[in-house]
Amino acid sequence: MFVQRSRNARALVGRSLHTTPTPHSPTTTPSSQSPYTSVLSRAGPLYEQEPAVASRLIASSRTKNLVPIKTNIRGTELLNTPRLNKGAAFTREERAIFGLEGMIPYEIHDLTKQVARAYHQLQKQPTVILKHAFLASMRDQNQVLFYRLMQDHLKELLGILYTPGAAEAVMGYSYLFRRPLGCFISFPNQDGMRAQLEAHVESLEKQADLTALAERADSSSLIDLIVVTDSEAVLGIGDQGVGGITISLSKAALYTLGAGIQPNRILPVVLDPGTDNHIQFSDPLYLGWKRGRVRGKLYDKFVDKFIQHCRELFPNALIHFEDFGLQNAQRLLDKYKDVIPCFNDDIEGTGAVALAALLSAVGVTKSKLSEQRIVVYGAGSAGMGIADQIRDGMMLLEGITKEEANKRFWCIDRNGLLVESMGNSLRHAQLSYARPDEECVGWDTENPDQKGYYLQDVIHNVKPTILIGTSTHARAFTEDIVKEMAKHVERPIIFPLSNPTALAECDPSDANTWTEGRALLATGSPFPPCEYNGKTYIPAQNNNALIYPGLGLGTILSRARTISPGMFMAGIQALANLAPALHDPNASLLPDLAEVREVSVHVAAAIVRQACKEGRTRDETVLKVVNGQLGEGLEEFIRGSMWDPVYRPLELID
Ligand SMILES: NC(=O)c1ccc[n+]([C@@H]2O[C@H](COP(=O)([O-])OP(=O)(O)OC[C@H]3O[C@@H](n4cnc5c(N)ncnc54)[C@H](O)[C@@H]3O)[C@@H](O)[C@H]2O)c1
Ligand SMILES: O=C(O)C[C@H](O)C(=O)O
Ligand SMILES: [Mn+2]
Repeated sequence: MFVQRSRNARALVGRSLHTTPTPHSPTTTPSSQSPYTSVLSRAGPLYEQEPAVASRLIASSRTKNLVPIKTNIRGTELLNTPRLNKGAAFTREERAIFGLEGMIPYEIHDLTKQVARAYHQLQKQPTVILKHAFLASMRDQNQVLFYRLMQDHLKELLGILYTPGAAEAVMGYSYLFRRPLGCFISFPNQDGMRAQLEAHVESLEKQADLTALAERADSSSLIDLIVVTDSEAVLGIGDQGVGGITISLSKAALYTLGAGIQPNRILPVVLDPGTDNHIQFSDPLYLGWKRGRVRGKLYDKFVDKFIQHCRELFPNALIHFEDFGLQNAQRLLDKYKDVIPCFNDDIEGTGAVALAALLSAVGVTKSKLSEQRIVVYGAGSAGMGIADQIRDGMMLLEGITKEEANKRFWCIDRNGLLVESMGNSLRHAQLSYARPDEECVGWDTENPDQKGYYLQDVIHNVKPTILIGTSTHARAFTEDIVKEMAKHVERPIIFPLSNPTALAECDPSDANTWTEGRALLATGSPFPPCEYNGKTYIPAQNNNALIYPGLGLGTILSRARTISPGMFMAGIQALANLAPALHDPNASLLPDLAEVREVSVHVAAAIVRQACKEGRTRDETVLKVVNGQLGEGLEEFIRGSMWDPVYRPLELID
């Protein structure tokens, strides 16, 4: 089912396909006049100067369990250093050496006992938001215990730490606030931005293994990954101001849980350019900058300053853009994607997972991707990211042209079906999907007086095989709509992807029942299995968390300068190849999110191999592994590079 592609074909897909001129795209302006020249000129030389030390540093975690961490932190300060704190698990010897006797009860409890106690405490928290707060405070007390607890109860606790639990925690941030975690870059303080970032580095350095630190070539290698949001479109709950730090923190934790990226090598950031959320704004307890959102040139300069400082301070780091608003997400991606290693998770991560799920769905229906009629409901960042990725899949895997591929989509936004006569009101990302108006002449319509065509009409007239929801419009896929779709297709493919749970376009159990168990389903947030006529169907959780950890790990290991379309496609195919539905047509279209760690090994390996094929890998050790020169398979190397939540011995040095 997965067609081997040529290098040339690969070079055509994904990002490089988006060549239509746009006022925002740096590719349309000569670099000498480009407003982004500063980024272009700085990114290059910094990369050139930097030694290829990545694998050595990552490899330092490979001897993870046995090699002591050397530190000069003692006593209460040690107990207050989450990276090093072991609580009741400090050994007798460590207690004596580090001056901890008298500060902890006598008994020594190992990690297993600590996890049991922590889980018990967590269970006592009556609500999701209090459970989330408990996890946040555990993360701030004892990093190993937090990650071990999460890992041992991953399926259950992901729903608290990540979607849907994170949504409540984001909204309630100013109420839940205790000790700040993460990095806060506020517009009015931007003159001190560099010093603020440096202060984070300093605090990370203090907690780091001092031997590894001394071996490091320079401070540039301290951070592998920056997860940054400006909090304007958090999940489906919109502008949440400074509370968005919680989404950066949750995504960062998923990188550690899902791909073993060392927690201290990730910088979770919220950019605070104000908020237009009046509920937050008028709340006396709101902790962010109390101004309406800064927009336009001032906003762009603020973001660019942040990117510049990150490039200078952490030239190795991959930048993950999360939950930026509709007006900025695609624009910022277009501005930076060909210049620095970065991606937008809502656009590209979501598109990648959706394409993987669709590849497995068309495997079940034994049809081609390019034969599908696809309705995308909610033509925003995620919706258009998904459309672009599917289109690239059609072109690359099945060899059709972009124009042919465009015709397979009907995209609907607030004003109805996107049609050409909408002209200037269409956003750049939507343009190529607008349908000719003539096509709709003679369409049956529920309401002949309305100005556009809405979901019911489109479903009735187009008879889609695939319906994707990224609208934040809860319950938009009604019984009528789903039944209408199911009249015309044997196995309707229906993906209500909006998060959190309450905003899903439909409950998969309803869709399963309305289609007599025929629908192939995927959701954004977790849902329980569906039952119909004694048959159980497992809806896939189509969340970008299934791919971004592996995508990040593969990119970091390769030290590729940018993420190429081919790297994306390799990761997508690796994920699709793990789909349970490949072996059982009634099984889930994607692997379970609880298996994300193993999924990430395969996704990262595919990305690393692809980066090597394209000559993008700048890490010598990784190159040797891929070329079989180190006697270790790539998957084995990747597994060995992943950080595990285990206590390492501590050694006091002066
Ligand atoms: N499953 C995943 O991995 C995943 C990833 C990213 C986003 N999402 C979810 O997708 C949703 C959208 O996220 P986004 O980042 O694209 O937001 P966005 O604001 O960029 O896009 C939402 C789009 O939906 C449109 N819309 C709103 N109401 C509508 C309606 N009634 N009818 C038709 N269109 C309507 C908006 O005009 C906008 O274009 C969110 O709920 C988010 O949680 C899911
Ligand atoms: O955060 C998630 O759960 C997925 C996605 O990035 C979203 O914004 O909904
Ligand atoms: Mn998101």
